[in-house]
Amino acid sequence: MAYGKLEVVCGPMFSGKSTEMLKHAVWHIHGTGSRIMLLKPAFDVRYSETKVVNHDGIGFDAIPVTRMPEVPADVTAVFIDEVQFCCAPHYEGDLVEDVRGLLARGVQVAVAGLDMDWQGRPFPVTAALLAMADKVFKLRSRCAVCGVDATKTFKKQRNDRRVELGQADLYEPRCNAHWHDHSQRPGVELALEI
Ligand SMILES: Nc1ncnc2c1ncn2[C@@H]1O[C@H](COP(=O)(O)OP(=O)(O)O)[C@@H](O)[C@H]1O
Ligand SMILES: Cc1cn([C@H]2C[C@H](O)[C@@H](COP(=O)(O)O)O2)c(=O)[nH]c1=O
Repeated sequence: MAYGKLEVVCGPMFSGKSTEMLKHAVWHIHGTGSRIMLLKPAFDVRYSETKVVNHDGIGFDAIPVTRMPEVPADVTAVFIDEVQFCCAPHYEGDLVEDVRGLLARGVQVAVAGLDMDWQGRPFPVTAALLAMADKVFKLRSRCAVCGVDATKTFKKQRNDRRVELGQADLYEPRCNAHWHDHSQRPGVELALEI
């Protein structure tokens, strides 16, 4: 059996990561009768506890997880949303090793997640999976200030929290020019949680 393929969908908030990953899940199932599993960190209860929901309100049933669940032998693909949160204290074990285990069994894995936090620092789980990926989809949004391509996420109320669930009330996509202006302003010294 061939080693499984790993796809990573990354980018800033509002770039369509969840939508892209859900599209891949639908394509995987269509016409093949394949069984898949769709996982999300239990910690992310922003839109729903048991669904992956995109910012347009489109949702698919998902298993909320705090660790990698048993993946039955007939499951051909595992999809994981908000993968940046699959680490301590929200996830037991090592997600990267769990993914390696699935790939070694020939299971396809596709994940979606933030590549960077609001300060432009890599999220370690996403960074590791990007290094291992067979295919990477680095998506862009539109800058909330000027409308050009946005690869960064701007936090409207600056604080010392790296992890803080939120939507458009707290975050917006920005291009490098408009995001960088903000990051250069003096602020609190940040204590990173993950
Ligand atoms: N402030 C915003 N900027 C850009 N897109 C937004 C915004 N608010 C909502 N959206 C919607 O978000 C959708 C992308 O949602 P989603 O797939 O959940 O993105 P991601 O997972 O990357 O955050 C876009 O199709 C767009 O309609
Ligand atoms: C940039 C950034 C985001 N978050 C949170 C905010 C949201 O709840 C999710 C990202 O959701 P999306 O599907 O990508 O829109 O992550 C955070 O905790 N820290 C950050 O730096």
